Amino acid sequence: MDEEQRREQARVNRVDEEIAHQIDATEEAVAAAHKETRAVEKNYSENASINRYEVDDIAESRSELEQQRRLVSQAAENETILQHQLQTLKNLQGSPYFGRIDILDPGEKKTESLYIGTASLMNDDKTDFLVYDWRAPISGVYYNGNLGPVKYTTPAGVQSTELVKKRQFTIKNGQITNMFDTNDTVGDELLQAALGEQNDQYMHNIVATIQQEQNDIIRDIKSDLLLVQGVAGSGKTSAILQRIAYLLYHSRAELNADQIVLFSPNNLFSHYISEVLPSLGERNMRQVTLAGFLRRRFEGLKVETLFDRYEDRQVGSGDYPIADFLEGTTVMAAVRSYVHKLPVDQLQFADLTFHSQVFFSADHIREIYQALPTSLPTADRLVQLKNKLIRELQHRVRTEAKKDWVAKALDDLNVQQLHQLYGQRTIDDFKDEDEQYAYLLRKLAKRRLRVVADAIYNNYFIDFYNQYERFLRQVDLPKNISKRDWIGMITEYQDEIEYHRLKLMHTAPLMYLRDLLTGSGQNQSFQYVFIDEMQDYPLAMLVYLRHAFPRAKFTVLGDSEQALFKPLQLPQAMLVELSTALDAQRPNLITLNRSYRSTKEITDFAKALLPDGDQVISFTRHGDKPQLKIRYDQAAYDQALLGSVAELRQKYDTVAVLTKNLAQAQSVYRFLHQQSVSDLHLLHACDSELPTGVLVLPIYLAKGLEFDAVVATDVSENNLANVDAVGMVYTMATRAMHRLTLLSKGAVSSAINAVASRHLVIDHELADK
Ligand SMILES: Nc1ncnc2c1ncn2[C@@H]1O[C@H](COP(=O)(O)OP(=O)(O)OP(=O)(O)O)[C@@H](O)[C@H]1O
Repeated sequence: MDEEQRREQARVNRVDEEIAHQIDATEEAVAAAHKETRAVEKNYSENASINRYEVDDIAESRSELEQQRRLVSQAAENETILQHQLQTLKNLQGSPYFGRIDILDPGEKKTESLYIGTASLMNDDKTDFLVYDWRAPISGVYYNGNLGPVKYTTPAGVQSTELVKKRQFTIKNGQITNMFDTNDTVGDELLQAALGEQNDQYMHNIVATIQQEQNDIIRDIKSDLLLVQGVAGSGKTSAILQRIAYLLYHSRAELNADQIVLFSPNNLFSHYISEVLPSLGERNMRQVTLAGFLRRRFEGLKVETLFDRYEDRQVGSGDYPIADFLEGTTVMAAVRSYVHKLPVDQLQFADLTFHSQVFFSADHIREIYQALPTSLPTADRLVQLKNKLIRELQHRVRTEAKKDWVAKALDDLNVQQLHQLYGQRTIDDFKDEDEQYAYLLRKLAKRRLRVVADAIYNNYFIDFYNQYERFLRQVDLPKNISKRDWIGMITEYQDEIEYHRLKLMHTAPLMYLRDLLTGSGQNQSFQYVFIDEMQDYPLAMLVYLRHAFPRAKFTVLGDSEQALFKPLQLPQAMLVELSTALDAQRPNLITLNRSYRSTKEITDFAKALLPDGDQVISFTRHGDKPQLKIRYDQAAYDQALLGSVAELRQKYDTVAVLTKNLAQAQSVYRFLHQQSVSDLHLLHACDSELPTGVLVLPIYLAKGLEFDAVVATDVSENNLANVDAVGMVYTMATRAMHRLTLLSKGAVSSAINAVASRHLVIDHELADK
C-alpha cells in the first residue's frame, strides 16, 4: 500500500468511525421516538375505546381525541424520519463512498476534495460534508467531466470550476480494495469488477459506475418525453431506476414516490428491481404491469394478456390487420370524433339492478338524460344525470325503508351490527321507540342501497360494451380489412363479452371511449410515468396512457430488437411516432449501444444475429464462448439438456432454461423433475419472486431479467418456424451474464447465420451416431 492509499484508508477509517457514532446516536433516538409513539398511541386507544354511550359530552371528547390522533401521527412521522436516517447511515457503513473529485473554484488558490457516495453525510457539528450525495449538483462533475474546466448546474444557475483530480475507490467492509485516478467518466476497471460478479435475486444500484450516456438519462429534467432506445443489457432499466432516485432527490418538496409509476414487463421483474431504490435511501415508486393495469380497469372481465396473445399467435398466420388497426393511433382519433359527434339517442343506457331486479330502468335513465340541456357536452350531461340519479336514490331510500325486506334484514342484525348502525347517535337521541326504529330502517336501507350508489358513481348505467360495438360498426376501415372479416370480429367480440372475456386489441379504444364519454379515468396526481419494454405496447395504449396521466412526463424504454410481439422499427421513426401519440412538446431520444450484461463472447454472438448488429458495442469482459449442442434424437437431446444444466449449476447459483412458450417450459420442467434436478423451479406469469437454482421459464417472462447462465431451448429451425426467430434467439442469448448454451433438436434455425455460428463452439452429434 503506498502513502496515498494509506492516507485515504485513514480517512475511510475516520468516516466509518463517525458513521458508527452517528448510528449509535440515531439508534438511541429511534428507541426514544418509538417509546414516545407507543405512549401516545396507548393513550389514544384507551380514550378512543371509552364507550361513547357513557360519555356526557361527546363533542368535547371528540375534539380531544382528534388532538391525540394528531399527536400519534406526529410521533409516528418523527419515528419514520429517524428510521430513515438510520437506514441511510447503515447503507453508508463499510462503504461510505466510491469517488473523489478535487476541484479548484475560480479565484481560489487551494483545491477542495469532495467525496461522493450513495447519500450525504455531515460531520457531527454539521459544519462539513464528509460525503456528498451522488445526486448533488457538484457530483454531476464526477460522472460527466474530463479533467480541466467543467460546468455544472445548480439551482442558482450554471457554475464553473476546474476538475483537477478524479479518483475512484472500491471500499468493502471499511477497507479500500481498489483505488485509482482516472480521466474517464468512470474507468473500465471498476466496471469490470462490478459486472464480473455473480447475479443474485435483486438488481444492484450502479451509482458507483454510471456511464456518461446513462448519466444523461438520469439527469434529464427538461424533456416531457424521454425515449431511451438501448440494446439488450445496455443499462436502460438501471438508468431509469437511478433516474427516479435522482428526481426524488431534486424535487423532494413537490414529488414523492407515489406520484411515479413504472409499467414493468412482468411481476418477476418488479421483484427483481425492488431493492435498487431502497439501497439508495428512497422509497419505491408504484409499479404495475400492463395486465394488472387492465385488470383494474376491467373488473369482472378476463382480459387477454400480451403473454396469452403471444402463446396463441404462435399457431396463427402471422398477419393481423384488424389488431394492427385497433392498436394504432387512427382508431383512437376515430373514438374521439365518435364521442364528439354522438347523437343523444345513440347513447346505450343499461338497467341498474338491485337484488337482481331492475332498480332504475334504462328507459327511465334515458328520459332523464334527454331532458337535460343539449348544449352541454356529453361528459357534463352525464355528471348531471348522475346527480339526478343520486337524488332519486335518496328518495327511494325512504320508500324502500318501509318495505319488508328492510325490516327483515334489521331483525337479522346482531348486537354489534346494530351498534354500528346507530353511528354517532345514542338511544337518548330519539323521542320514542318508533322514531328510533324508523331511523334504523332508513339507515339500513341506505347502507344496502349503497351498491346502487356505487353503480351510479361508476357509470354502470351506460353499457360501454354495447356502445363500443356500435362504434366498431360505424368506423371507417382501412383498405386491408374486408367488411366480412370486420363483422366476423364484431360477432366474436360480442361472444367474448358474453363470457366475460376481452381481447387485448380492444382495451385501449374501449377505455378511451368510456373515459371520454364520462369525463373520467384521468389521474392528475402522477408526475412521471415510466414504461419499460415499450416495444411491447401498442401505440393506441400509449395514447390512452397519455390521456390517463395527463400531467405526467413520460420516460419510455425499449429495444426494438427484443420485440417479441412486433416488427422492428428505427429509433428516430419511433420518436416521431411517439411524440405524436404522447403529444410531447419537448421530446428527447437517447440511444445506448454499449452492452454491459454479458461477456464479450456472448454479446459478440448476439450482435451477429442482428442485421444491424455492428452498432452494438460489447463490453470487454471475457468468458467462455457460447456453446451450441445439436442433437438429432430426443434421448440425446434430453441428455444434452441435463448435462448442460448440471455443468452450469456446479458453477453458478442461477441457471435459467429458457423456452419458446409455456408448454415447452412445462415439458422441460417435467423432464428435469423426473431426473431429480435439485432446486428446480418452473416460473409462471403470476410469480413475483425469483428463486435461485435452476429456473425454467418461457422467454417472455425473462424479459428485463438476467441470469448467471442460460440454456436456450430449442433453437432448431423446426421449433422457431412460427416466431420471429432472430428476436427470440437474441432475447434468450442476452439474458446470460457469464455462460450461454444453446440446444437444437435437429437442424438449427436460420436465425443463427454463418457469422453468428463463428462465435459458437458447436457440438454436433451426427444423426446416425
Ligand atoms: N454503469 C453500470 N455500472 C455497472 N453495471 C451496469 C451499468 N450499466 C448496466 N449495468 C449492469 O448491466 C446489466 C444490464 O442492465 P439493465 O438490466 O439495466 O439493462 P437493460 O438495457 O434494461 O437490459 P434489457 O433490455 O436486456 O433487459 C445489469 O446487471 C446492470 O447492473
